[in-house]
Amino acid sequence: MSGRNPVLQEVLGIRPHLLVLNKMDLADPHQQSRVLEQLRQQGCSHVVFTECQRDTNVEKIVPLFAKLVSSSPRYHRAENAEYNIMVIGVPNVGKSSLINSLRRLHLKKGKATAVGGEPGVTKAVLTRIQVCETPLVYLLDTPGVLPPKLVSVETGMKLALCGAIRDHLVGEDIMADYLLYVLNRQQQFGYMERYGLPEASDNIRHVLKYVALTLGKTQKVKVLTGTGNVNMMMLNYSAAAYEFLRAFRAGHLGRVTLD
Ligand SMILES: Nc1nc2c(ncn2[C@@H]2O[C@H](COP(=O)(O)OP(=O)(O)OP(=O)(O)O)[C@@H](O)[C@H]2O)c(=O)[nH]1
Repeated sequence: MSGRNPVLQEVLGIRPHLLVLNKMDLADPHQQSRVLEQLRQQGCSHVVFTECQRDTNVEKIVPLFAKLVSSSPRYHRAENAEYNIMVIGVPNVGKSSLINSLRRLHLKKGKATAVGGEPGVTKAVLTRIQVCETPLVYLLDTPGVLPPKLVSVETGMKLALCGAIRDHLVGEDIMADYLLYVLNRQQQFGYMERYGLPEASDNIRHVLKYVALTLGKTQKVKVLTGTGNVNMMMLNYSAAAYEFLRAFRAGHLGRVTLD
């Protein structure tokens, strides 16, 4: 929901489109029916949950597209039986991974488009990439785009947690604090066991202390005293916040649906 772009919806609304909700392995499976119902109420009924690293459900995409296009009278051109499909979405959702996954499935071919863990890996619209032989399907990878104006701070936070906005632009410490708030609200207490906390806490500094201790994130700090400089070991809270976010994105803190 947070990643949907109303401008694109307006511009492309008339064309057949499919909403691919990727990284389903990281989302809470119990929330799928609620999400589908909410999307249906918004007029979006063609939705597929996928996991592109393991090609889960990716095989559903081409047949669904073929059906969607053939049932749209505007696209009845018998002489041209190839499909050109544009893949659009916020940065880092897995657009390039989806294209690579489709190629693996339908063409038994490897990577045609670069994948990265940071937003902004795809910088330009590449030439179209063939992903299927019958029917002949080409996809256009596009750089991830965010709506020009985010609806709320919370929407921005969710997108940042998903890696759609570069961490340093938001601040790892603030993102870690928001993440802890979400985990506690959803009663996802996996972080307690992972970092050895005796009980749940809504104090991010307290939690990050355990993260830093578990992962050995310390730094030497020079302290000036009256009798000379003393080197002290301090906990590195910034490194701990970064690790906390990384663990969440890898699914180590549980399967969480932010929206
Ligand atoms: N857990 C999980 N990770 C995924 C999945 N699909 C892609 N990824 C990872 O997500 C990261 C981003 O993937 P990309 O395919 O580069 O994403 P993109 O949308 O093309 O990114 P931009 O080019 O920045 O817009 C990579 O580290 C992928 O390995 C998935 O289904 N599950």
